Amino acid sequence: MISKGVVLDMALLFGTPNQKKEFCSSLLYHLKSQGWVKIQNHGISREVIHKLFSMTKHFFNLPYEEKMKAKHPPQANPNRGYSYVGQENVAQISGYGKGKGPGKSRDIKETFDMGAANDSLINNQWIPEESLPGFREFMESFYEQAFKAEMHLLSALAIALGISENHVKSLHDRAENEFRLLHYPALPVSYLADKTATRIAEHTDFGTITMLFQDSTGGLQVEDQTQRGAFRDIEPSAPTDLILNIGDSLQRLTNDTLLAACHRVTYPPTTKKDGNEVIPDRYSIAYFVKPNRSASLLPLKEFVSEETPCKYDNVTAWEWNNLRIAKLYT
Ligand SMILES: O=C(O)CCC(=O)C(=O)O
Ligand SMILES: [Fe+2]
Repeated sequence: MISKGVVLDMALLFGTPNQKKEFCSSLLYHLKSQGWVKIQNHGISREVIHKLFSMTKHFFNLPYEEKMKAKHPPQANPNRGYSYVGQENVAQISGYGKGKGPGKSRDIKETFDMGAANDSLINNQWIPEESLPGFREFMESFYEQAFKAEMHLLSALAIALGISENHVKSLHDRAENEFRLLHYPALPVSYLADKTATRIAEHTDFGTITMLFQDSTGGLQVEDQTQRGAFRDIEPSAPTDLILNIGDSLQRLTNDTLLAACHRVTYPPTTKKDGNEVIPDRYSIAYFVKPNRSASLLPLKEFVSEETPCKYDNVTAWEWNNLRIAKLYT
């Protein structure tokens, strides 16, 4: 039996004033102590999340040639469409922020990236409708539903941090987010043994928060914020549980009051590393919440004082995003 760990109930955010307070302070407590937290009753229904996983599986099960009809360009930007196994290697940015150089491992994963349907700068890449009927419509609708959940979570965060809800929401009101489907193919454990390959190398996400859904396979780990170098498992629980983790942009906006969660995906925790076991397929979905491209990532005034001087330069969210993704596809 897998322990579920703490799962916060977002229904409390819409309950009595005391319940709302309880939700916001638990959110802050977990984010401060571990950089991530699980949340249920976030407003995206069980049916929709089950369909999200089933559509994701159908997509990756399509023949390679079909998926390549929506291919991601060879370079990192624009970050849209299908990336085959080996195209993106997150180890290129693994040491970033720790003053270390890139890692060397290859990621054994394939991905499909999307943005908002009405994004003013970048178009999505779609496979033909007949390749997977309903795929585009479902994903566009999921994007909208995730944006609603995002807005509630940002309100809760603002309340918890004692800063203006309206300001935080206005920094994100253009929904210039990214949304990624991930498939880690089944493989013999020996493939990962010499560390030249992994599922996804350690990294921090670039945006404000990431809303992640994972299947029951396991292998997602996050670095302990008080013991750097030690990675702890984020155990699978209900696939409907939303895993919220902090990205670089929130670390910058809060002047290090909240720290980005460094995470990776490796063997499921029960795998015997020296055997002939085959690690099962793993599917996950990540919705990367990002500030509007033109928003400044200078720390907000509430987090800057004589005791806590401003730690970061004035870059826009778009400049930061592009600086961070630049090396991923090299
Ligand atoms: O597959 C996962 O659970 C994590 C994926 C991830 O970290 C990412 O795409 O940034
Ligand atoms: Fe990530």
